Amino acid sequence: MDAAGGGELSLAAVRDALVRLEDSVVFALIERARHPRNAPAYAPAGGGGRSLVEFYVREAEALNAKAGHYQKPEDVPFFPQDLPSTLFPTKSSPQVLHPLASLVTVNDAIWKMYFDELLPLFTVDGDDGSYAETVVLDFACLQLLSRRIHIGKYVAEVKFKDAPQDYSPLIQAKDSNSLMDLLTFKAVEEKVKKRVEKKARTFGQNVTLEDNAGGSGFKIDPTVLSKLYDQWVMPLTKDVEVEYLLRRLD
Ligand SMILES: C=C(O[C@@H]1C=C(C(=O)O)C=C[C@H]1O)C(=O)O
Repeated sequence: MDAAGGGELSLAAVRDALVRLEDSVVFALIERARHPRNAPAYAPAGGGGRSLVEFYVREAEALNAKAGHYQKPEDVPFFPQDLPSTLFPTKSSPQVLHPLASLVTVNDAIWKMYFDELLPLFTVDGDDGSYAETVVLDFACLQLLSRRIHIGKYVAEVKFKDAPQDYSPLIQAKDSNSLMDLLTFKAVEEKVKKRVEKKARTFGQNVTLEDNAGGSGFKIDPTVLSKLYDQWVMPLTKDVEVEYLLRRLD
């Protein structure tokens, strides 16, 4: 992660990385929203009864792995089974997290959330036949959401380092609920929700040269962004934080 790459890992630096990723998430969803739902891309079809989207993500992840992806703790594949090794030399980043960080993944929950809950909220019913384009855009959305959520590992590490005396007894007691309470910052969450909604409103405007051409609607409903973060992205980030912390003293 950028915030962990060079200098000191700090909560401010990790939060900064999360804020910058919001821009990418908003733009990726805007791109996907240009197409309707395109249900045939998600129905079991070709080889092995897999859907086009599953076929595409598996193949894309295999290619990514050969190029050297999935070495970093926040870079987590959706289909980790049988991924090929990298074909090129990679430079290992400094290990700032506990080695068991690589075991923490909530990608199954992200996959389910994306297809069952989120897609119907921001795409219109319909079928424009652009299935290949659609699954490429889905993969971009999924990767960004996964990266954002798994950066929770770094958030947890910083919080632990800042207050080991508070976290250690809860970790030893395996008290997930109290860990969740301790790492939750409601005021920060409120700001995140407001900011992503504002970003969707800003980035999703139809920009014209006429001065009075407002009100032509947004490319994505801004409230979908605050709902996405409120109901899924932040809770899953916190699940990652708890899962990481539970292994932190092993
Ligand atoms: C990521 C953090 O941990 C929690 C999760 C948040 C999020 O996912 O944006 C925000 C605040 C915290 O409740 C943080 O403290 O920054």
